Amino acid sequence: MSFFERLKTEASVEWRAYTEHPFTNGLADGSLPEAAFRHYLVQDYLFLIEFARAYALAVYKSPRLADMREAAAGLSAILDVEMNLHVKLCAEWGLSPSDLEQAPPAAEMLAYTRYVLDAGMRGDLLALKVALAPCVIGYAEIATRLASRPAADAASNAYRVWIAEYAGVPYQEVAAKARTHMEHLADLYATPAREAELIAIFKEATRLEADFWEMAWRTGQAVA
Ligand SMILES: Cc1ncc(CO)c(N)n1
Ligand SMILES: Cc1ncsc1CCO
Repeated sequence: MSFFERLKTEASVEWRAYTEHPFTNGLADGSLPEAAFRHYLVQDYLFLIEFARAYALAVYKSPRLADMREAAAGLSAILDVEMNLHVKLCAEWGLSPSDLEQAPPAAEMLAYTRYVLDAGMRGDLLALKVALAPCVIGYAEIATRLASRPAADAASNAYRVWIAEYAGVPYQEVAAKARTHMEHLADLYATPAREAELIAIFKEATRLEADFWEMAWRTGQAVA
């Protein structure tokens, strides 16, 4: 079993709660209230700013030049590609990039990003990559599942652009590379003595991802 498969197996309860959260199914069939999606997307913009910081920390924590290049590519994928989706979708609601940047940060966004940054500051590059894994690899898995649903790309589904972005080849390739790189780091640095620590980091980051969906999902329930 690969390192990532072991992490997922150990965190299977948290992984399911995250990857099969009702919010994701609401994206797949278009039934998610718009207020929930909007709250999610604004907070996700703030999330990505902090995640870019975490990738910058990964540059600093890189033992080798190859690790540094991988982290720099992740940083660029966030700043130069992924955030454009948020800017484009939020523009349809009349929100500018500076409106987004000034949005009040939600506790769940802060909890998750502070946790990842702290895991990276305390730990080595592998610990940081394990904390980042639920995000990048998880979204690739979620979007692939959603894209296989019949309503996912229906013209009537307002969320088809979001699904297509994360299920699309460029994002899937970024996620596949992140996974391969983490496996390589695990071969080098994941001793049996460290396994429990790494599993705990993965579980906590996965739990905080589910909390992020839950935060936005609650917004949708409140107005529905
Ligand atoms: C909360 C969250 N997790 C993962 C991703 C994937 O990039 C994202 N954009 N936002
Ligand atoms: C594009 C992207 N989104 C979240 S993390 C990341 C870079 C993964 O290497």
